[in-house]
Parts: sequence; structure tokens; C-alpha cells
Amino acid sequence: MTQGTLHALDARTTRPAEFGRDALIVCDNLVRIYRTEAVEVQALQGLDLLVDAGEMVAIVGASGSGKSTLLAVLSGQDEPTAGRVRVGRWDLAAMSRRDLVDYRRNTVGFVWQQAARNLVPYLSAWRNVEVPLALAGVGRRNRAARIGELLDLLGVPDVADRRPGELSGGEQQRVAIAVALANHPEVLFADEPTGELDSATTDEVFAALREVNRALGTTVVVVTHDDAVSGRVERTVAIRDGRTSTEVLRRPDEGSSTAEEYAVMDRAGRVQVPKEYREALALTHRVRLALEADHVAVRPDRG
Ligand SMILES: Nc1ncnc2c1ncn2[C@@H]1O[C@H](COP(=O)(O)OP(=O)(O)OP(=O)(O)O)[C@@H](O)[C@H]1O
Repeated sequence: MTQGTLHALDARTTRPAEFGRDALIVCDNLVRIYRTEAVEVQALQGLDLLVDAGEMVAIVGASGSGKSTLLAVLSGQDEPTAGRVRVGRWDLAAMSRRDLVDYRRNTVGFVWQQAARNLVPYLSAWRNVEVPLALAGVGRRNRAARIGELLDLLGVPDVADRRPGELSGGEQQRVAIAVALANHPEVLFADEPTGELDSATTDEVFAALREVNRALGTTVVVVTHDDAVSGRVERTVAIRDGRTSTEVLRRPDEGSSTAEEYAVMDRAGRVQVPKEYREALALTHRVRLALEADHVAVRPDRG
């Protein structure tokens, strides 16, 4: 064995595995800066996020925390300033215009908050779902089969002949989900899909999204400002100041389910200590860290 081969083997064994290699969605130190003449806004400030295929994840956070920017980047409508972002086989930081069209038409589906943005007002629900299928060149018979299947799955087969203006808010969003799913996307992105709905209708739309996730296996990423959402999905990721800050995981537990909140540690080992904790113990600039048998203690610097 030559010295060169040894070096090559050595390099291979010591190189760390690629971050998120097995995930469907990878955001690695994602940065998005908006520059205008007067100001510079850092909407995403080194955000890390992994989503596995088949997951349903809610993204929550205060207004301005970067939720919509994240979704815009992930869905190919906005470009990252720095960092790595991958969805399936697509590297979103390095896509040609042609790739983008392909990606947006076939890999991802999108639902907006405003029903008017999702649906064509003068077409029936049926025809609305037909538009993306026709654009993708799907034949008449297959189109009909797919539309029927989706309207059934979303619980709106009875409104097929009605126009959006003749539907309730919840029905409009369920038809919008059908439109977004028409071409079998791997991922469904929804930006505040229930923002204009009351809480009963919100439950209905979340139930529809869960059903899509369960029955079709579509990965669902839904942005919402509604904190109660962590009771409706298995994983809720909170964004603060353009970074992921905490996650709530809900696990089935003998019939009901339990939810537990976790802080997110970034790849450099940084964890954000909540403001209430910092204030309660006057934790400021310098703190003492101690490694205990099963936890790490953080103490104020009283010296
Ligand atoms: N096109 C833009 N030009 C300049 N600044 C922008 C632009 N889009 C977003 N921002 C800024 O980036 C930050 C993050 O905005 P973003 O819309 O992603 O937040 P959000 O969490 O979705 O908020 P909301 O819940 O209010 O929709 C905000 O400070 C916002 O003002």
C-alpha cells in the first residue's frame, strides 16, 4: 500500500459525515440578508434545520423572525445570501432558471395564507385542480382520476363545481391544498394557511394536512404564528431572530400524547438560554459551566 493510499484512507475516515446527509430538507448555516439603500436586514442568521422525508413540521415564531423568508428560500422563490440549502437532490443555492421551473412544478407544492393567491376566482374547484395537471401535460382521463382522488382525500368532493367565492374559507384552503398536490410533490409548503380562519376551521385544515401527510406520505412544512399548533403536529420548530431556537416534540403516550420542549444546540455547540432563566439567576455576560454526570450546569459568575 502506498503512502498516498494511506493518506487517502485516513482522510476518508476522519472526514465528518455531511450534515443532514439522510434528510430530505437541509438548511446548513443559512443566511438571507435583504439590502436596501438605507438598511440591511438579516432575515436568516445562520439557520440550521433538518427535515426527514415523510415528516410534518410546523415552524412558529414572532412576526419578523424569518419564517416566510425561510419558506420562500425553500420553495425556490428567493435565493439565500450564504449557507447551504438542499431539498431532495436539488441544491437551491446553485440552480439554473430551468431547474427552478422544474423544481417548483414537480418537487414542491405551495399554499399561501390568502385564498385569492392560491385559486383562480373564475374557475370551479375542479378546474382549479386541473390547471397544474394540464400544464404538466397529463391526459384527460388521468387528470379526472387525480382530481377526484384529491378532492375526496381533502373532504371536498361536493364542492367540485363551485367557484372559490362560493366556498367557505376552510373549503378554499382544502381545495388550495389539492391544487398544490396535483403533480405529486415530495414536499408541501404552507405559509400561514390558516391565518384568516377561526379556530374550528383551523383544526379542519390541520386535519387535512395531517391526512395528506399520512395517506400520501408527502412531507409537510407549515409556517404559522399560532402557538397552539404544537398540539396539532408532532414536531414544532420555533425560530427566533433568524435562527432555530427551540423544538417541541409530541409523542404518542398511551392513547393521548405528551409534548416536551427542547432547546436547539447549533453545530458550534451554542444554545440560547431563555430570557426568563437568564433574568431569574442574573445570568449575564460570563457564566460558569460545569460538566456533571448527566447534565451541564450553567451558573452565574458571582466573582
Ligand atoms: N423583501 C424584503 N426586503 C427587506 N426586508 C425584508 C424583505 N422581506 C422580509 N424582510 C425583513 O426580514 C425579516 C424577516 O421577515 P419574514 O417575513 O421572513 O418574517 P416572518 O417571521 O415571516 O414574519 P410575519 O409573521 O410577520 O410574516 C423582517 O425584519 C422583515 O422586515
